[in-house]
Amino acid sequence: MSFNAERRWVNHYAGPETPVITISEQFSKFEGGKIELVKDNESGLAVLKINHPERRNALSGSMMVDLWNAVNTLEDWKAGKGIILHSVGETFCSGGDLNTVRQISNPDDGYKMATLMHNTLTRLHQLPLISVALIQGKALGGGAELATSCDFRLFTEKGEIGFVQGRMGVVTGWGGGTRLVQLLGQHRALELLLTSRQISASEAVVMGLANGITKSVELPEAVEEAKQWLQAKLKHAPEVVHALKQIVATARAVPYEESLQNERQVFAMLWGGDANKKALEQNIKHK
Ligand SMILES: CC[C@H](C(=O)O)C(=O)SCCNC(=O)CCNC(=O)[C@H](O)C(C)(C)COP(=O)(O)OP(=O)(O)OC[C@H]1O[C@@H](n2cnc3c(N)ncnc32)[C@H](O)[C@@H]1OP(=O)(O)O
Repeated sequence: MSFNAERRWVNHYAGPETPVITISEQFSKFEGGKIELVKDNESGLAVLKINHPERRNALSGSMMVDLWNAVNTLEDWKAGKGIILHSVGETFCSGGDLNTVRQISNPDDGYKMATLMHNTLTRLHQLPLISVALIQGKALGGGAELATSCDFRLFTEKGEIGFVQGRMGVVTGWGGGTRLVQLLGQHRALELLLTSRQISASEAVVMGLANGITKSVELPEAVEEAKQWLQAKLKHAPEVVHALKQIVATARAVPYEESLQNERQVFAMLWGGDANKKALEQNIKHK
């Protein structure tokens, strides 16, 4: 008898699949707030700003589409090396905009939102750019899931994160459950999901959900700190940064042998390349 736990007792949606482009057209009508993308070709850093303070930076439908469009743009940004995701005010992101949520409160539309956000956040997570989420306040529900779609998370002392979906009578809807298990392992992930408890910046560091705490509590200074923290990790040639992220993103998504095959193919294309030849000519001593 095949062990079929994942399908026992839990209902699974079996309705239609809708193209993401169609979903984006439908969700654009749920207006409110915006997500702004600014790219700096000189520094190679992009800033993604969540701007909906009157709703504690909750993501409306149109903001989900803003984010989808921003990722589409970033996928073509060859000069890019890093991304800083931050918001405005004292809350990082309070999740899905409940005004949008209440208008799509049915399985078909819920599956469409999940499809749009899974597509968007998976591609954000897999970009060949190094991404950092700056959590200056509460990251709740979808906001917590958004934070897991970046490579790193920096908190200010006031940063908190809470997977409150269970208290809302649902599970993670933006792919955060899968990424949380990859980040923390099944036990810590399950504990945070089951309790919906909000953890502080210091506990997030201990758990491995935060990669550091900024000295600054004020947002503008904390953003600058996050940029410097990220820039310090982007010293290699752009093609090397892109390749290193690609092999790590692949390794967390595919089986071992497939990941090794990818790594061999990426390695071979850099071996004897411009950056490699330049390093060999410099006779570098790694003291
Ligand atoms: C997959 C997505 C996932 C799901 O669908 O399950 C979700 O993310 S659902 C949303 C989960 N998030 C929440 O339930 C957060 C609810 N909000 C709060 O807990 C608080 O507002 C908080 C802690 C974020 C901020 O508290 P604070 O005291 O600073 O502010 P207020 O509560 O007075 O709120 C100010 C203003 O913002 C509106 N607001 C806050 N959160 C949302 C939201 N998620 N969607 C829409 N609007 C939100 C709140 O209603 C107030 O507006 P007002 O017109 O004054 O009532």
